[in-house]
Amino acid sequence: MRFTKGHGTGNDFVIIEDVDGALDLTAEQVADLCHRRFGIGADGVLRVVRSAKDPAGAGMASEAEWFMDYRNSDGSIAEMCGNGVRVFTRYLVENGLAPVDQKGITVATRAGVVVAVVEGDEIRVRMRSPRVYAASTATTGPLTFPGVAVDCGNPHLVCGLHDSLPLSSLDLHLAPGYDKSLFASGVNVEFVVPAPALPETDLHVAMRVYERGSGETLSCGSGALAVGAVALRDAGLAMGTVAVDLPGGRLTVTHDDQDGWWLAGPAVLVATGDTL
Ligand SMILES: N[C@@H](CCC[C@H](N)C(=O)O)C(=O)O
Repeated sequence: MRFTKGHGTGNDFVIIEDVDGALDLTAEQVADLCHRRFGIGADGVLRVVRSAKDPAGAGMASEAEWFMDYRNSDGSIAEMCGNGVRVFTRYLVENGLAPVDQKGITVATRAGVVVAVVEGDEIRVRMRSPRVYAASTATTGPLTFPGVAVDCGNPHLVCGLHDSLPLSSLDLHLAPGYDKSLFASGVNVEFVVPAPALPETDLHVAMRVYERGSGETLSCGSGALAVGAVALRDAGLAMGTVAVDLPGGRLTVTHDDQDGWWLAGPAVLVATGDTL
């Protein structure tokens, strides 16, 4: 099987082109591809398929030619992957499957159609609007963190750190505990601290994330969107830009005056090859 490897701020993906939807990619195959010792290694798989050729994408085929079939590294399916959309778009453009278009390239996802704009090394995506909807908590070992649930198409729980606890002190080898009655399908958990002000953005935060189905990753685009939405809300800002620092680099989240929610950052392809 031909593959490409890419990443967005260290959130890495194996990309499989399957334009006509001929491939029956099983959860086991995905987990094998993503294994960091016995496979290629990645946080997830992006299958590139024509929307019309996939049952989950067919309803969006009139709006978006391409469907991003995203899978977590454990083989589970997720509705949205913000970094995935950015890397998926880079793949489309680099492989001549979509022209660079000032108005943006539409991409169908299980959470609906998003629009990606290529700007040199950066790709920014107009995401589905995040919905901040309930208070909850996460636990790591003996520690409990108050948080807030955010729906970005996929589920998130954004938690602030208390008592000046450094992000680096968190043990995210194991999945944080969460309220299974609120998050029946699991949740991605973000831990956030304030960061020093920057001249170019309204707010600046740093975060780590434990992703449903993938474990701790170096970056999570939809997680950054959730964190940005909570940061703007907590600061009482209806609009603005939030710089979100992750272990793998910086993403920015902007809520603009058209009520658009934008996620921006670098997206690169690093290798191609064939599985044996
Ligand atoms: N890393 C992604 C999110 C991937 C899906 C997530 N693990 C889930 O199960 O919802 C991103 O960049 O958004």
